[in-house]
Amino acid sequence: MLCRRFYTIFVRTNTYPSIKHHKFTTPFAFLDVKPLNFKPYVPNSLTQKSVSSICSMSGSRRPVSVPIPDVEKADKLELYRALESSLGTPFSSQPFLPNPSPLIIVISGPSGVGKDAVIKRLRQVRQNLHFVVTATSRDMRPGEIDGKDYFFVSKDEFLRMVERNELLEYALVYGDYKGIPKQQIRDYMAQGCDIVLRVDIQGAETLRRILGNSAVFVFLVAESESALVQRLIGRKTETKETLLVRIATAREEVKHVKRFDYVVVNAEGELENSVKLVESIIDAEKAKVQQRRVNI
Ligand SMILES: Nc1ncnc2c1ncn2[C@@H]1O[C@H](COP(=O)(O)OP(=O)(O)OP(=O)(O)O)[C@@H](O)[C@H]1O
Repeated sequence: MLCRRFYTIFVRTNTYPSIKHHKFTTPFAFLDVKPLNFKPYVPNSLTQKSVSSICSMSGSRRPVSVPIPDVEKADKLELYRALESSLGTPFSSQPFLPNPSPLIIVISGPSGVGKDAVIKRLRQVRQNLHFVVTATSRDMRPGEIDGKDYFFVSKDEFLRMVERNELLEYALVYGDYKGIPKQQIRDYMAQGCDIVLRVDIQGAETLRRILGNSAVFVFLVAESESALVQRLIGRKTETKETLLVRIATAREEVKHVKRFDYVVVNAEGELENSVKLVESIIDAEKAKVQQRRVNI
């Protein structure tokens, strides 16, 4: 009876667009797995000690009487085995669904909003995450490590990488080239890692054109313009001229939020919450029925 009710509910509540097109021949049809010779056969009562089950014999199915012990008294394994033989095939330990696909997460937002801070913390708290190291033609600064902060290459070498189509996206920033190596993404995704890309708003727009909906785009924003300005001042890395440029640019950039999938407010003193929200976004993406498929 319970089975029948479950089955009926499934058919009647077939309202999710993603599973609507499936023909519900069995309760598990939308999972695309074979549910143990399932047939909408329901015993008269689940409390009876013996039920008719289905088994294959010489290609024909016929009911076989299998004693099922009382649920309250039975040993777990005994009950499991009885249910198994009653249904006619062993219970499968195979996962119902394949592992979720690795993701590309693009994190962007105005200067000073906290992109580096969020990503740094995210890398500390989350496994299987690869932050892509960008290639650049600029000179290495004291304290920087090749392969960790950037891949430092000459201008000629960078242009050869462009010619060989080795970069997902690249840009000339204040006279220096910066680009995202494709192979690094492929290698880490092949190992099952999610990929994090940190780009400015223009970079995010370019990546959206290249990757479409195959990547997840997260826009980081401060709680207000005033908070963003205070954060930039507090960082003590800017001159008054660059402060003005960055703030004026940020005013324009927040208008681009519409083209992103998610927005995360990185409020003052709430870095941990922002990181948790980014983690929740990743988790929700992993639970999607229609997974994003990256092809680069
Ligand atoms: N939630 C927060 N609360 C308070 N301070 C924060 C928060 N998030 C980041 N910060 C601080 O704000 C400053 C700017 O952050 P960060 O350098 O990560 O920004 P960014 O977006 O990477 O900037 P840019 O694009 O200019 O490199 C840093 O000093 C950082 O420690």
